[in-house]
Amino acid sequence: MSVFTTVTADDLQPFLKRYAIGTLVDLKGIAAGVTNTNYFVTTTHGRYVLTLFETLRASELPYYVNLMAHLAQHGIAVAAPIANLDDAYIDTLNSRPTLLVTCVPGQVIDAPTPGQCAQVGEMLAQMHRSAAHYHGHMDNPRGLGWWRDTAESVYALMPPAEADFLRRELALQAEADFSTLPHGVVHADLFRDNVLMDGEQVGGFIDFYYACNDVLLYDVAITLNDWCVTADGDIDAERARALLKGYQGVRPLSDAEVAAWPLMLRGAAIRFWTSRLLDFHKPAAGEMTFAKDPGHFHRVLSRHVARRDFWV
Ligand SMILES: Nc1ncnc2c1ncn2[C@@H]1O[C@H](COP(=O)(O)OP(=O)(O)OP(=O)(O)O)[C@@H](O)[C@H]1O
Ligand SMILES: N[C@@H](CCO)C(=O)O
Repeated sequence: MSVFTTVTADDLQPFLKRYAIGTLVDLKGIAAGVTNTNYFVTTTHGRYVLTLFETLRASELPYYVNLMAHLAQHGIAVAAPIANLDDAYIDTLNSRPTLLVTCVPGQVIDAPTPGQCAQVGEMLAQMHRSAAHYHGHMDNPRGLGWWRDTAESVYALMPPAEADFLRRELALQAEADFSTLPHGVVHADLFRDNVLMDGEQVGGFIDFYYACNDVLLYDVAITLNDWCVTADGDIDAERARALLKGYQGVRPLSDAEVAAWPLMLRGAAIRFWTSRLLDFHKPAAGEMTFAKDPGHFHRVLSRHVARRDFWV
């Protein structure tokens, strides 16, 4: 469930008076999502999504929210934040930092086609291009240092062979130098459940709360590792080629990026193997998230290690 903080029509009516989006017609809790409280809000002007942040504080939100606004202004398919009459995106409702965004069309797709992967690749590259002049900056809080610290905290709880494998992979990542690759703003969590597809088109990217400044190729690897994956953790070559073709139609990869690509795919898999291991073995007290299978990213990583053809 994902209504952690209940909002009633009586709560919302005075809140909406601080905006210029008409009066309340309908309010409906959204079942999907695991971190925040989300509602569909229909007003006399249209349909919006209301998010009450359950863990992020108001002071932490401007990087993400201003980024969404920046991307929307550049024509990227994202949910656009709505400003209140004080010209602020972040307001407060029921003691939670609150954001209203436009409702984007489409739905989450479990089994994407190569054509849909191509569209996601294209939109991702356009997002990278259009965020090049975004002024906010946030170092990646879940970079190599976080992977290592997280791995250290769970090694003892893992089968020894898996722990050794993860140790070796982290050592390889530590030796890599990605500092000269193109950097910029990355979504960093562009899984299928963070994109709404409107038929063959991208309806909108959502959930920018892991966005940060990092290597652009890392974002491509994270996206491919989820959009082009098969049930057993392998990568579907047809979907992978389509996603990369869509991406490179807008931002061709440099020779240095092509050379870094195999290791980048492995790093992107480690990022989610370690976060899932942590959620699985050490769920934070009172945490409201459902632990996802860490073994999936162990398999994705193992397949990448054995791979000889990388679709670029
Ligand atoms: N702007 C939007 N337009 C249409 N639907 C949206 C929008 N934002 C969110 N949704 C719907 O709400 C669902 C939950 O949103 P989201 O995944 O962002 O939840 P969360 O709990 O905030 O984040 P997460 O689950 O990643 O931790 C989405 O799957 C989608 O169906
Ligand atoms: N997309 C992540 C969860 C949210 O960060 C995962 O599937 O592990």
